[in-house]
Amino acid sequence: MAKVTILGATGNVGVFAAHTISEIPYVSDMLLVGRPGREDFLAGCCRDLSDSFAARGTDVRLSYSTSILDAKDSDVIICTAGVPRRPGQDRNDLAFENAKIIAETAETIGRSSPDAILFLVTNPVDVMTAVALKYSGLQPRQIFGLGTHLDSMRLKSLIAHYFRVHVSEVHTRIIGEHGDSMVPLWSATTIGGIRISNLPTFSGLPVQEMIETVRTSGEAIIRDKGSTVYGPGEAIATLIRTILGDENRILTVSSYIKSEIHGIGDVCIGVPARINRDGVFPVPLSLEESEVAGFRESVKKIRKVTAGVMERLEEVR
Ligand SMILES: NC(=O)c1ccc[n+]([C@@H]2O[C@H](COP(=O)([O-])OP(=O)(O)OC[C@H]3O[C@@H](n4cnc5c(N)ncnc54)[C@H](O)[C@@H]3O)[C@@H](O)[C@H]2O)c1
Ligand SMILES: O=C(O)C[C@H](O)C(=O)O
Repeated sequence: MAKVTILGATGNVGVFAAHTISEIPYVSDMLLVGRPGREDFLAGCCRDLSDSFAARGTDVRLSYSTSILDAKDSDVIICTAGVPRRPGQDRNDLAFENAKIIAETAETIGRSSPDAILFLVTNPVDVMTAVALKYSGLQPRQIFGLGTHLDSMRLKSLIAHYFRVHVSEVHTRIIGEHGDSMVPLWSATTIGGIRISNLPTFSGLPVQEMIETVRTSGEAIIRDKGSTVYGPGEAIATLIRTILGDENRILTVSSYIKSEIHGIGDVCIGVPARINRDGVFPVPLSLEESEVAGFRESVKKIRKVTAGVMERLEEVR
């Protein structure tokens, strides 16, 4: 049985993630961490969630705190703390403000929870994963970000809808930045186990339109309802279940790669990774030429934003 801690638990994503994670059978303890001054809200969340546990028959010990130090002994620590973007903003506009939060948080976790797996949700998530890796001192396998998993799910849903098949029949991946330079892997997309390009109807697929829909999905949801909650909350739960269940699923998350993809590496970015109780292990793979070119561009962009943020962090810390 496992202890899971959520940092930023008073936020939209954090509180819904608490609900989805509580359904995972391996979770015995859940700690909600918020900022000082938010004790009443945290207590209210615990009471409300406990009612849902009673109604559902869930047996999870729930507690709250305003200190990250109480995350000690956690198997997984999820970080949703930080500012979200407002309509009209790019995720990268949040980079420095959130990097300051993540650097401090990661330093504390590195000292107080050296065996935990740290899971970043805060945006821009690829850059935050790199910041957390540097400032926590944890091993690369212990740190990952939600990356392009949610984007991959969004594309999966569009493909399933287009072909009128159940989503479980569709396997697809988007790699690279959780942002504008993301790269869809059509070469790794199958329906009912059949490579999508082998289906005669593939030629009519509105590929560019679909990718544009995925690219702008977060922005559109934020414009319409203020924040993305249910998609990220369920995606977070899938990852927690994969880790705690030692499932060895291959999911597309932001992870540190050395040179696993066509020799490209030394960056934290969305790649397929095998995930289990020990953490996250990027899978070496070869791609089609256009996909490699797109991935290179995405890596170049993330490296630039990451380097800029690291430099500014050095100045203020
Ligand atoms: N990677 C993804 O796919 C994905 C999906 C959804 C949201 N996000 C990101 O997750 C983050 C949270 O989103 P949200 O909608 O829950 O936002 P929110 O504003 O509802 O919640 C933010 C949380 O962060 C905390 N916080 C803010 N500033 C802090 C600070 N200085 N120190 C400690 N805690 C602080 C708040 O108290 C709150 O608990 C954002 O960065 C958002 O962009 C990422
Ligand atoms: O788009 C955002 O800012 C939130 C998140 O990254 C998302 O894709 O839902």
